[in-house]
Amino acid sequence: MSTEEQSLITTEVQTENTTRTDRPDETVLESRGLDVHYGDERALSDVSIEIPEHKVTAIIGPSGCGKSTFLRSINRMNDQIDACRVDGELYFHGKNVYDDDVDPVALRRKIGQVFQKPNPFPKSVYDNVAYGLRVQGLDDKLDLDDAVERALRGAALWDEVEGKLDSSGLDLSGGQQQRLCIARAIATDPEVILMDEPTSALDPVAASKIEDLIDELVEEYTVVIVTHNMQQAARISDKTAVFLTGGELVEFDDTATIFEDPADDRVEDYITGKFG
Ligand SMILES: Nc1ncnc2c1ncn2[C@@H]1O[C@H](COP(=O)(O)OP(=O)(O)OP(=O)(O)O)[C@@H](O)[C@H]1O
Repeated sequence: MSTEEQSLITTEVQTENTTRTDRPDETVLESRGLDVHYGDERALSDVSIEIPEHKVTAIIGPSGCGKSTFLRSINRMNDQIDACRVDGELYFHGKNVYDDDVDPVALRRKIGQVFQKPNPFPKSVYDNVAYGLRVQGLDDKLDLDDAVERALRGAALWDEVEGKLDSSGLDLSGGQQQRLCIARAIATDPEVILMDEPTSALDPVAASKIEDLIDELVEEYTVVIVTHNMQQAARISDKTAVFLTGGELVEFDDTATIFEDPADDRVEDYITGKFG
């Protein structure tokens, strides 16, 4: 490749990134004074944060600091844990998701989630993606075919599974299964995708594909990702929130600032590996 061609690609990539970074921050999710307890144990302490739309926000911090708890608070997955109590407010487009009139199932269609371990249903590739659409009432075969293809293309999986839509989702590789779960999440047209360590169970090549995919997904969705991998947070996120032990949100800022010039000494100590 000539130097001119290389610089063209570089310019394109930089332009894309600049566009994303320069996009004004429109808040899509906001927590105010969020406290979460499991029984008597406090897992999140007075967390206030504004998460911008169409950006990747990384949640980092040592084990047990409440990262997954925070993620589950956003789409009310914590409702399913009996011992869990949530106080404070969590707004999605200005509506408190803990208001009595919010249907958690409908909320989870708007705020999808992808987990650490790929968890396809024991069904065909097609049925994994079609599942949520059928639940929503879509039953026309052609419409379903279209929507399934769109979701699989959106998850960068279509080319690999086009000829085996009837095979079991469980027969795919780990990385493909995770992209199938992403396809399942985006099929119902969410606005936000929550990802809880989505690459930690994958080999480096499969993990890298998911990272590339996240970079594409954020054009259409907002991504909030919990990761233990600080290089990954630095590589893929626009904003980084650092939680520390006790469930305290210690600092939230542009990712470059968090990694290069954090305001809080504890964040610097954590990033440089002095603890955690
Ligand atoms: N289902 C639960 N029941 C009781 N306590 C829980 C439950 N889930 C989490 N906790 C507790 O809440 C605290 C925060 O846990 P959480 O899983 O949110 O942290 P985390 O930062 O995601 O941890 P890790 O990085 O190890 O996954 C921990 O002390 C944990 O033991």
